[in-house]
This record gives sequence, C-alpha cells and structure tokens, in this order.
Amino acid sequence: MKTRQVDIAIIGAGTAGLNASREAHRAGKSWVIIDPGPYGTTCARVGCMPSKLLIAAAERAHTIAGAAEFGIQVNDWKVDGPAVLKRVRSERDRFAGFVKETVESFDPENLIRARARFSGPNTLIVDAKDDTIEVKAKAIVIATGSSPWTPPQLEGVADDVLTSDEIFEMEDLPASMAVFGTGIIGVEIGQAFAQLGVAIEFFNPFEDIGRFSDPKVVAETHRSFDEQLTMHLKSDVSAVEKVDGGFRIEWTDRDGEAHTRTFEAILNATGRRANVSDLDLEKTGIPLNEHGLPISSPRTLQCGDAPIFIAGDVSGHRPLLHEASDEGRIAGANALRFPDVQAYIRKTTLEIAFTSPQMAIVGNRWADLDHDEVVSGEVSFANQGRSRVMGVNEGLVRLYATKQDCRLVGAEMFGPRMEHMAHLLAWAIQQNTTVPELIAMPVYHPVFEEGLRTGLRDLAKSLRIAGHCQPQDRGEGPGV
Ligand SMILES: Cc1cc2nc3c(=O)[nH]c(=O)nc-3n(C[C@H](O)[C@H](O)[C@H](O)COP(=O)(O)OP(=O)(O)OC[C@H]3O[C@@H](n4cnc5c(N)ncnc54)[C@H](O)[C@@H]3O)c2cc1C
Ligand SMILES: NC(=O)c1ccc[n+]([C@@H]2O[C@H](COP(=O)([O-])OP(=O)(O)OC[C@H]3O[C@@H](n4cnc5c(N)ncnc54)[C@H](O)[C@@H]3O)[C@@H](O)[C@H]2O)c1
Repeated sequence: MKTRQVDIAIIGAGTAGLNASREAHRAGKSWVIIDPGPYGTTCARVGCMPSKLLIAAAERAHTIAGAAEFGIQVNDWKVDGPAVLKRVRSERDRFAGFVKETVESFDPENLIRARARFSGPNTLIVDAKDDTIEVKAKAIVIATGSSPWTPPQLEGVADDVLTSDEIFEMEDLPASMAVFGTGIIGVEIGQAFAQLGVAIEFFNPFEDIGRFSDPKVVAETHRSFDEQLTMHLKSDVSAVEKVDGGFRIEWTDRDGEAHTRTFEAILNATGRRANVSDLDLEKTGIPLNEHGLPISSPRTLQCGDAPIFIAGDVSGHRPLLHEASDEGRIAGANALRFPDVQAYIRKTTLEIAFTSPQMAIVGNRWADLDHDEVVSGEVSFANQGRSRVMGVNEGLVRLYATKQDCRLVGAEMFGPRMEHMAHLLAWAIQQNTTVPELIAMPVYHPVFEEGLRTGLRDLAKSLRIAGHCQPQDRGEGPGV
C-alpha cells in the first residue's frame, strides 16, 4: 500500500469539492481530490442544466399550444421527441464538458480516480486502479453529493424505473409516464414532459407540491396544478409490475377508490439521500444523527471538533447549486485554517423551481416564522396587468415582515417570472431593507414587478395596523 501525505484531501469532484480544491490551490497548499467519476458535476451532467434545457423546449411547445389565445393559428406542428432530447444532451454535454476538461487537466498529484473511505479522522483508504493508497491529510472535506432514493413501492422494478440520472438519456419521449413524487424534480421534469405531449400522471402518498408551507400559497399551487396536470395526491400505490409495453400500476385514490393503469415509463422523483454509505464514517469518531449522517454547523461546516468538514448536498443544509459552491469554499477555507475555524455568515436563502407558474421561496418560509413577531401581505397575479397582457395571469405571492422594525424577512412566491422577483427580494432581505424603503424603489410600467409593489403595499398596510414600527421605519411620504 502506498502512502500520500497532503494538507487537504477532498472526497468528491462535484461543485462543492471543486470549490474546496480552489481554496487549497489559492493558498498554495498541497491537496488531492478523490473521485471515481463520471466527472462534470451532478448539476451540469444530470441535474440543473439538462432539466432546464428540457424545460426550455417544453416552454416553446407550451407557447405554440397556447398561441390561439392571441389570435395566432399554428397548424401542423409537432414535437420531435428525439430532436428535443438530442438538443438537451448536446447542450448538456457542452456545459458538463467544460468541468470535465478542468478536472481531467489536474496535475496527477491532485486527482485520484477512485472511491475513498475513512480509516481514521485524518486518513483515507483509496482503492485506486493499480494499488491501494493511504492518504494522510491535516484536514478532510467530504463533498460526495446525493443520489436518488428508491421507495418501497418501486423496489421490485428499480432497475427499469428512470430517475433524473437516466431520464435525459432516453432516445425518444414516451407516450405516457407515471411520476412518483411531486417535489421539485418531479414537478419540473413531469410538467415539462406533459407540455411536450407526454401523458403524465403524478403519484404521491403525501400532499405536498414543491416546498411551499404558507397555506394560501399551497392552496393556489394545488388549484393551478390540479387544473393543468393529473395529480394523484394522498394516493396509495399497492402494486407496480413490469408488463408488455411498460408498467402496470395499481392504486387507491384519496377517496378509497381502486384504479389500475399502464404507463410506458416511470420516473422516480421521491427524493435524494446523502452519499455516505460507503465512507466508513464510524471510523472518524464524528457525531452522526439518527440516519447516520454527520452533524455539522452550517456556518463552519465542521463535523464536531474533528479535522473533517462537509459541503454540498451531502451536508443536508441547503441542497442547491449555489449553496454547494459556497459550502465548498467555506469547508475548503476552514479545512486550511483548522483548528482555528471561522463561522461564516450564510447568504439569504433563495430557492426557485422552474415550473409554470414558477415557484420561489426567499428568506424565511411561512412555516419557519414566529407568527407573533411578523405580519404578512399578499398579491394575487390573477389580474395583474402585465401578466394578463402575456396570458400568464395566475399565482399568489405572500410576503412577511417583522412588526418590530418593518424589515422584509421572507416570501413564498407562486406566479409568472418569479425567478427574477425572487432575486430582488433576496437581495433586499440580505441588505436588511425595510418595507417602506422597498416601496420607494422605482418600478416601471407595465411590468410584473408592479404586482410585487402591490404586495409590498399590502404588507405595509398590515405593518401600520400592527402599529409597532417606528415612524422613520414607516418612511411615509411621496410614492410610499
Ligand atoms: C434533476 C436535478 C435538477 C436540479 N436543478 C437544480 C437547479 O435548477 N438549481 C439548483 O440550484 N440546484 C439544482 N439541483 C441541485 C444541484 O444539482 C445540487 O445541489 C448540486 O449539484 C450538488 O453538488 P455537490 O457538489 O454537493 O454534489 P455532486 O456534484 O453530485 O458531486 C459529488 C461527487 O462526489 C463523488 N463521490 C460520491 N461518493 C464518493 C466516494 N465515496 N469517493 C469519492 N467520490 C465520491 C461523486 O462521484 C460526485 O462526483 C438539481 C438536482 C437535480 C438532481
Ligand atoms: N430548481 C431547483 O433549484 C431544483 C430542481 C431540482 C432539484 N433541486 C434540488 O434537488 C432536491 C431533491 O429534489 P426531489 O424532488 O428529488 O426531492 P424532494 O424531497 O423535494 O421531493 C420528494 C417528493 O417525493 C414525495 N415522496 C416521498 N415518498 C414517496 C413515495 N413513496 N411515493 C411517491 N412520492 C413520494 C415527497 O412527498 C416529495 O413530494 C431538492 O430539494 C432541491 O434542493 C432543485
């Protein structure tokens, strides 16, 4: 067995791991990143990018399908499934290719193409192609990401069911598909397939759609998705069987009625689990929770007081791309500083689902608020001017502010172009902006953001009624 000694060893060459390696590289320290591949990152290879490419095609189809509303007749159009999926893959390969090239151009000293497991808090065992290597490191960063999970109902057919890892490799669109799970992956991909003409039906024993928690936003999301998609929420799937031409699914709906239907394909989108099972974490002595996952501080990313840091999806803090980048940098920087670890201030949370209408959560969710301390305001997009002009007028935005100092602290947003408005609000929350300060900002006409201003005015009204804000916080004056 060979032995290597480095300042930092990083397990996983995804977004988080690569960002950690950049910190070590910049500091001029010795480092090694260990990953068996495939390289290119989950986001670019099988996640963010191919799903957004698919959604881009679906949006084109959806626009054409709805053109008659604007007096435009489009005849003889069709979705060319193989061409749609070919573009998804070729653009995806371009994005993932840049990352792959970067990793493959690393100095051989910095990259080991194999899996790693712990043999102690400072040592890893790596079964490389030619030899087993013991890597001794002053500090170690775990950045192993997450993988799709298989629920009991799909265990018998798991090898034939698609997950987001396989779905973009399909040569053609199926005629029909059952989607298990109505989380972000399920609704983004399922709705896109539906807009491309696939007969999609969703199954979920629970009732959630996406991540909203505000009862009013939840109700509006259910109304919209029930109208455009076939959702079997609170359904009980009793059998899934492989048959000629696909899968036969038996289920009981929420009213207790039994159904059977055959689908050409199944997408399993029932959630993802941290990749820790083959890491031999018990040899590290770090604290683990009841699921065997490392307990870490979101601000230092340190696991207990060990020289071990954790970043990206595997940390379980915020499983999103920009958070994986940030966590990689924090974990990398703290691994270099160990034992003098620094607590970093995390950015305002921002989550966006690229559905139609879009879903976004900014800052605190409704469920995380202290309702004695905050008031809410809202705006419906059902009749919002620009949304009506564009024929995308539906949705509800709920905004939350503190009674004490009139500061915006969160929003749950369902409606058109929310990806942009969510950024405005996230930046405002991070800057500690008060609601009157936000209302005093310029807004053009006619734009979607006028809806946001209406919601902020409603929030200001609630603040005035609550009556705790100081006069200077209220900033009453022209334009407010
Ligand atoms: C379908 C889909 C759509 C998404 N869309 C979005 C989106 O639009 N916006 C957004 O912000 N986020 C999105 N995400 C989430 C985003 O992709 C992830 O948060 C992000 O990619 C996580 O990066 P990571 O570095 O933690 O993991 P990864 O990029 O998965 O990297 C982990 C690496 O660890 C390696 N590894 C695992 N175990 C070991 C081991 N034992 N030894 C060595 N190496 C190991 C793996 O090979 C892998 O290369 C999406 C995810 C999916 C699945
Ligand atoms: N636009 C984005 O930023 C984006 C897009 C895709 C994914 N992501 C990230 O990926 C993460 C994982 O997404 P996800 O959708 O896989 O997970 P999720 O946890 O958000 O959703 C899982 C869904 O499966 C349902 N479910 C659980 N058990 C089930 C069962 N037995 N049968 C049917 N349904 C079942 C849950 O109720 C839920 O609706 C997200 O949390 C998000 O961070 C982000």
